[in-house]
Amino acid sequence: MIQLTEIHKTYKVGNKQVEALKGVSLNVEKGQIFGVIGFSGAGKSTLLRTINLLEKPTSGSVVVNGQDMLSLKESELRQARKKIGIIFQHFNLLSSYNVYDNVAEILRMNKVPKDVIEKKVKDLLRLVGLEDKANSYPSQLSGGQKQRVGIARALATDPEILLCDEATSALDPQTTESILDLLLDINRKFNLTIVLITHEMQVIKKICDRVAIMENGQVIEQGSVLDVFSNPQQPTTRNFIKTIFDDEVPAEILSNIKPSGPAAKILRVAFRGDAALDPVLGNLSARFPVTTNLLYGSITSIKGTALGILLLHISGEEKAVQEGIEFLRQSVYKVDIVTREEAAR
Ligand SMILES: Nc1ncnc2c1ncn2[C@@H]1O[C@H](COP(=O)(O)OP(=O)(O)OP(=O)(O)O)[C@@H](O)[C@H]1O
Repeated sequence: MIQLTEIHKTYKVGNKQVEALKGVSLNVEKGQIFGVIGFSGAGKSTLLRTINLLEKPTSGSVVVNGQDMLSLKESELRQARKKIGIIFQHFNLLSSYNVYDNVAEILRMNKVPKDVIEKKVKDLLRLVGLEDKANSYPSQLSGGQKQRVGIARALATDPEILLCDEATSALDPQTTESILDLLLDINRKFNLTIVLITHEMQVIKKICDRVAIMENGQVIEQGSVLDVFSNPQQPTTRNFIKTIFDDEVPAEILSNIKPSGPAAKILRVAFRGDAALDPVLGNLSARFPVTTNLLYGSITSIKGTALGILLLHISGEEKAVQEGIEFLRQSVYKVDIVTREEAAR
């Protein structure tokens, strides 16, 4: 649906050059919710805006729905942009227009007949839960309600893609949840492809299928949210995950592990909620002469799928430990052998 390949973007500021994007490549499938996370200045906004060419890349290719966006004429680009809605952190509503007109405006500009506009706006306001606010002005709305208007307006042209530029960053946690529920709802109802940028891992965890982590103008890691959460590779990714899912083992617990032979290992075991873990651990000790010790356990929900992380100390004869680890690998989502330092990081 969206293919960004080797995108570079350099801004000129006076006689200085700022390299905002340094060769970013991404692939977003139809119907996916794709999240891009990174600290301030990582290049997220610039990247998001290259999708509808609000930012023109310095080099690289942008293909949306099979169309090479950079080769389009101005009028073709206008048409292509109708299929790409966008919502913003600060909502960007027209303050002198009421809710109805904020949504209707784009349809009027596109010369849609009045009766069609009326039905469409009514349907959209119902969809976002604002039927009773059609005559209110933005200043009379809460942040969450303003973003609902933003979403209704973005959906007015029946886009296939919705870009979300820090859409929940100005909202409190509870309102954020309700806006994310709405995004999930429209993604499912319309098979709408959503690309969102955020600095909150909570947002990624709740609604995204895939995630790219950006740092310093580059994507440093990407994959399915479940994979990235269960086995983060980069320190920055781990730091983001830690904000909602801390798998650090207190040093005193680690120092209490008795030296128990050269074969002893610390395992990081990731399991999905649908895999029953109790029988696995029971079978492990029943079938192999190993001793296991649970150091840490945590469970979180990733878009409705439970993901558990355990740190397990396993000891015994070398052969038994190896076979036990193999058995675990076949039974759970992922098993990694970690050092004490890694377990405590
Ligand atoms: N129009 C511009 N002119 C010059 N430099 C820019 C421009 N837009 C962005 N930059 C620079 O490009 C880099 C990436 O900025 P960008 O806004 O894409 O990051 P971001 O990850 O979205 O950050 P934030 O979360 O703070 O919005 C930054 O160093 C920024 O200062």
